[in-house]
Amino acid sequence: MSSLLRIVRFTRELSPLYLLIIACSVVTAGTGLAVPFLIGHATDVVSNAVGGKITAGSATRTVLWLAFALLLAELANTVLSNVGGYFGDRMSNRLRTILSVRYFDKLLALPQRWFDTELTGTIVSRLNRSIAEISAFAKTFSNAFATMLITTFAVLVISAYYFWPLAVLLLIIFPVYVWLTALTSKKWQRIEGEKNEHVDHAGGRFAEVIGQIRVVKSFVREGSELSGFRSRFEATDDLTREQSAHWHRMDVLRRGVLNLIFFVIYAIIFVLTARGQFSLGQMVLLIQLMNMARDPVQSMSWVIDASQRAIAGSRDYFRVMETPVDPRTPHVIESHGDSDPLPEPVPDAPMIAFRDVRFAYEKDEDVLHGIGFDVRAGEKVALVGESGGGKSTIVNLLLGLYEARTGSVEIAGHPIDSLPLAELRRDVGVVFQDASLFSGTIRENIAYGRPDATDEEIREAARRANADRFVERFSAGYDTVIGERGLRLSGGQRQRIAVARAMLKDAPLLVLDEATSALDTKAERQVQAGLDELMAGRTSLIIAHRLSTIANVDTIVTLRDGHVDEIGSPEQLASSGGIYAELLSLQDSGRKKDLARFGFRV
Ligand SMILES: Nc1ncnc2c1ncn2[C@@H]1O[C@H](COP(=O)(O)OP(=O)(O)OP(=O)(O)O)[C@@H](O)[C@H]1O
Repeated sequence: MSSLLRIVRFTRELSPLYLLIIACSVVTAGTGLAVPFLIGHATDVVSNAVGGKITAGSATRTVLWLAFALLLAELANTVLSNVGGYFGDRMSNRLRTILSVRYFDKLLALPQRWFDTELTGTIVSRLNRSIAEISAFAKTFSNAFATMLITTFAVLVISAYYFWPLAVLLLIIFPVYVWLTALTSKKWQRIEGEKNEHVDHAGGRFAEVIGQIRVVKSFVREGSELSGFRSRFEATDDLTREQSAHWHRMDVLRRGVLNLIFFVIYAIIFVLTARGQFSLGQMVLLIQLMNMARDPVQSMSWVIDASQRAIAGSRDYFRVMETPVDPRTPHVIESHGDSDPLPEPVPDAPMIAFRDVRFAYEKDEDVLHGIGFDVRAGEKVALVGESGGGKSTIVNLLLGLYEARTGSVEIAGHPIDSLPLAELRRDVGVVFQDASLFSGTIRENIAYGRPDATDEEIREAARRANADRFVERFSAGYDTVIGERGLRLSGGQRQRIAVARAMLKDAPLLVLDEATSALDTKAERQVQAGLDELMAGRTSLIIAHRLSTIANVDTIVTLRDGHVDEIGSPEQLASSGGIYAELLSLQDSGRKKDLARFGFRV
């Protein structure tokens, strides 16, 4: 239950709605309770008339007034329960929105490392499932059960007034129910957890398969993907069967106990009426009140079922919400205040400095073994090394996506872990290896880093990235929708849009992670001209895949097995006998295969 109370505390802004729902429930319960009193009173009036204590005429008048009051009570009950239902629906929708937005906000702030181990589809599936279960329970509870609970409480008080043992018997039902539920709750929760795991995994794989449908089709893996998906759901079927059998067994037990207690209650009422302790009207009143209490008690089993799901959902929800985030990351809702500006550069400090940096993605498996190099302001530095040698990892550290295990990464003389990350990233223009575009239009993609850019600025960025001609050939031009991850564009076109995006951002620090890797020689030359223009006067770190690109840089840093092998100008390294010289000789001898080892194209 504490998980559910936590949801209420977590969504304090909904307090007015929560209070409105409770108020509606109290009034609805009140109008509902008026009904047995009116019928009980009418029964007494009729019985007095039959017994000759009052005249038929006066009984008729009273009974008609009572019938009219009954109509009003029923009407008020109908209206108020619907008003409560409306607020209940609104609350559940608002709850869904608030929980979803906070979840997304949290995800955006989670460290990159967290995403390395989670599948996108699993995250989405978990979000949908847990929030749907929480809001479904909130709706169920507010729409009917709150009224029923209040009614039951009122019935308890009224029964205690008429004959206290009735109230005691009613009271016994609750601990018995709670005890019987607690007996099975652990097992239920375990099965629910296992089911959720299967559903989330299936969701994760589902999203991956659909996202890479071309690969699936070309390797003819539809059958095995489908059977993997099916087996996850069949496993949940088995678990559901087990859970359902268990639940129904327990329900028979719960209802058996319930029926037994109500049997005793009814018997007491009938016997006491027969002995003259209650009038006929009081008997009718008490029987109706007991029936009113019986409804919520009986429906407790499905409320318990829904609440168990909501509890499991809120546990999953808070497990993500409790994941620690780096306080320097931009966290929009639970903002850590306005981001501090970047501090003034330390005089004479290099723009970028890696100082004996060791780094591991997995514990104890170092990928970088003491990397050290400087990039001075305005300098163009290329990283060269074998595939898997750690070039992209260096970029990841530079963007503050991961933290060095030992050593430090410094920007303008300041350790990166002391800098406001959002401000730092605003100052870096990046073109990633895989272009990384979004669904939407070309215009939106180019303006992603500067949504306020004018049409003219967007076109200018596209022109400089050599993207303008192909964009203008599309009938919708810059409004062309490019599909998920830009899949409706060719690899080279995607790359040019990504270059245009970095151009428009116009950041002082530029990172090109194989920015032109998908282009043919001609297009590459054209984009390279734009990149050269962009790099002019800017500090640039380039992971290049063509020797022609590297030839224009100021400094080359070669990497071998996570170590810096050599640092120098292209001229110095050409004759040093290291990796760069090796690359040059491979190119001269036309050994494309060996060049590919370095991710190079001739
Ligand atoms: N998110 C990650 N989790 C675990 N290991 C990773 C992760 N990313 C990269 N690695 C590992 O780190 C090493 C360096 O990878 P990195 O991507 O930095 O190499 P690279 O030099 O950029 O390679 P390439 O030229 O092929 O892109 C590789 O062994 C890779 O398997």
